[in-house]
Amino acid sequence: MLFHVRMDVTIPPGLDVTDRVAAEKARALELQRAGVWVHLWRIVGRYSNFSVFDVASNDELHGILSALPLYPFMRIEITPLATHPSELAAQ
Ligand SMILES: O=C(O)C[C@H]1C=CC(=O)O1
Repeated sequence: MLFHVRMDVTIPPGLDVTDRVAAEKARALELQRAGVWVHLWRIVGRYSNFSVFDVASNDELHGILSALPLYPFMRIEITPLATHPSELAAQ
């Protein structure tokens, strides 16, 4: 199942999150190498990203996102994706 995910990160002023950001990057790379986090794009001008996750269930996605090191500082919006009948790959 594919999910479009937007993550907006807000770090409280003065909080040192250097280690947390490094851990987040390591986990993001791990999930990308595993084929779970299939797209990761920076939203220009924001500490935000558009991502696509390929997971087996809503519960799996929730588990992955809620375990991210930066999760306590994220606002997350999720959109489930379905195949579009006009997509070239669907012909
Ligand atoms: O930078 C972000 O958008 C937040 C988060 C997502 C991947 C990562 O390394 O950090």
